[in-house]
Amino acid sequence: MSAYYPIMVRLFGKRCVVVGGGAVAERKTIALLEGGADDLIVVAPQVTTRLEELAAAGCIALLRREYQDKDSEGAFLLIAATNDRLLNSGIAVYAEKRGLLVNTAEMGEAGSFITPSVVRRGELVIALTTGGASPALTALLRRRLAAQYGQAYEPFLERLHALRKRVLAEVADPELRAAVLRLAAEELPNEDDQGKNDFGRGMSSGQIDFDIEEWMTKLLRAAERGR
Ligand SMILES: C[C@@]1(CC(=O)O)c2cc3[nH]c(cc4nc(cc5[nH]c(cc(n2)[C@H]1CCC(=O)O)[C@@](C)(CC(=O)O)[C@@H]5CCC(=O)O)C(CC(=O)O)=C4CCC(=O)O)c(CCC(=O)O)c3CC(=O)O
Ligand SMILES: NC(=O)C1=CN([C@@H]2O[C@H](COP(=O)(O)OP(=O)(O)OC[C@H]3O[C@@H](n4cnc5c(N)ncnc54)[C@H](O)[C@@H]3O)[C@@H](O)[C@H]2O)C=CC1
Repeated sequence: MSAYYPIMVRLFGKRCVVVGGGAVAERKTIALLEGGADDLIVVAPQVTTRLEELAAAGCIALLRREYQDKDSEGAFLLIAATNDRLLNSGIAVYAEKRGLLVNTAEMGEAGSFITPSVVRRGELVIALTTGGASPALTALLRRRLAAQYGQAYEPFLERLHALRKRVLAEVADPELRAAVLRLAAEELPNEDDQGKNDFGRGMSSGQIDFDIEEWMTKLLRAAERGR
């Protein structure tokens, strides 16, 4: 069994290469785009319709041919997702030698990272893995988490972020600051709020500032009482 260390990687401005164009390569390409990849090359003789559409829309560069080692020159991250086992493991060896981050869609241990299942709600990102023990369970838990942490978390996070900026700028006492931010986080959206509670929708920026100001005042009072 391997141990894994989870990190959140910034991909903006970094070359990423996906080798393969089937269902698995498509899923990983979309996950890379959702993760901010803006310099993404997909190399495969055959690709899915969705990958063709992404190329037509300018989201990815498509090389419709067999992979060559030169395709990964200058890459930061590489994903080997072909149905050719030997090629996938060859790419992993090549990439590891050059210090590139590499994932193989089979034999996860052959690469330097594996891909988790992800639930995104704006700035909230929940990523999970079973380390290759049961990808089916990973996908099942992702569906459960998506239902549990609904759309309302996106505006909730925006509101928390706006509040935190103000609190960091205006509350000097570190203990009080932490207490206020902990209380704010406890105001979790409830199930009935799913889809509602849209932060700032229809509000002017002045109104949003006022809303955050009022919230901060209320939280400061509650935090002071709790001391
Ligand atoms: C090791 C890893 C390497 C990697 O790809 O990084 C890997 C490897 C393999 N997966 C296989 C099969 C399946 N994979 C899925 C689904 C996902 N697999 C993903 C990741 C990973 N898969 C990494 C481990 C992550 C972990 O364990 O948590 C997810 C999370 C993300 C993603 O794909 O990016 C995505 C869910 C996305 C979502 O829906 O949220 C399903 C379920 C389904 O399709 O519904 C099945 C069928 C059921 C089953 O087998 O359990 C096979 C056998 C292939 C064969 O039979 O030939 C191998 C090869 C092997 O095990 O050697
Ligand atoms: N990690 C995961 O979640 C899963 C992994 N797998 C593994 O991933 C592999 C790929 O699965 P699918 O996408 O369903 O396969 P697929 O058969 O639909 O697609 C294979 C792709 O590889 C491309 N390819 C083949 N030789 C190539 C070469 N020399 N250079 C560039 N591209 C080449 C083909 O053109 C095709 O686009 C499977 O063999 C399986 O072992 C399968 C299911 C889930």
